[in-house]
Amino acid sequence: MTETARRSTETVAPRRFAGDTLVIASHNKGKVREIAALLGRYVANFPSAGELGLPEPEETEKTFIGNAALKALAAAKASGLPALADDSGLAVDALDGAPGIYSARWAGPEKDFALAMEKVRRELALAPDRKGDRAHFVCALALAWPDGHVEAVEGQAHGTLTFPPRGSKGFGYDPIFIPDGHGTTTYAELDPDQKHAISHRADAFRQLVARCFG
Ligand SMILES: O=P(O)(O)OP(=O)(O)OP(=O)(O)OC[C@H]1O[C@@H](n2cnc3c(O)ncnc32)[C@H](O)[C@@H]1O
Ligand SMILES: [Mg+2]
Repeated sequence: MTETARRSTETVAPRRFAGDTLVIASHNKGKVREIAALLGRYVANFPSAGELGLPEPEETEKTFIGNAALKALAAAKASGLPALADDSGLAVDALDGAPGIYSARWAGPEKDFALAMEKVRRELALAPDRKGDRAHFVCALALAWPDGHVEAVEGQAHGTLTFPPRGSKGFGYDPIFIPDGHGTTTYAELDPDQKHAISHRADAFRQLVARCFG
């Protein structure tokens, strides 16, 4: 049997996290806040990449998982500690999944999400046919160790878009996203605990915890 064939037929057990310190490999304060809340039950210390002064790597991959792995590996290698990265974004059906992995880049160098949300509204108005206002958030989480091992999962949350933006509790694109099953309430109008019960990030966390924690 060739090496490739052998690898594809073997079931490799996931590596579990052991230890008390896990670096949160993100420079986005909104994400760091949510990850800390979701992780608090499993890990004692979770310094963020920003707090540790780690560089922000360029996101050169073409998938959420690829970019999450790239960020987690960069932080794990730079810190010598296991690191958790999140690559996420908003995928709009009528825009063929845009802004997707470019969600942060649509906000420009000033990270202006009023601008990014207006761009979504404009592009949606220009979209061919009326393909509707369906969208979903994606969150890929990658847990990497300094030796190069990576465990990765991907979560989603589906809903519709609304304009103008409403609410001030979340971050990023939260004010234009209405999650399914919550009437007309946007992500940014939900309390953090309510968002954590249903979000794409919480969905990814449930999978990661089952694989690597507890
Ligand atoms: O790469 P890091 O340092 O983690 O921070 P970032 O802001 O650049 O993060 P991403 O590259 O993953 O880009 C994802 C963008 O999608 C947006 N986004 C992700 N999750 C979101 C959520 O739960 N609510 C609203 N917007 C979200 C958010 O504004 C991010 O800027
Ligand atoms: Mg980023």
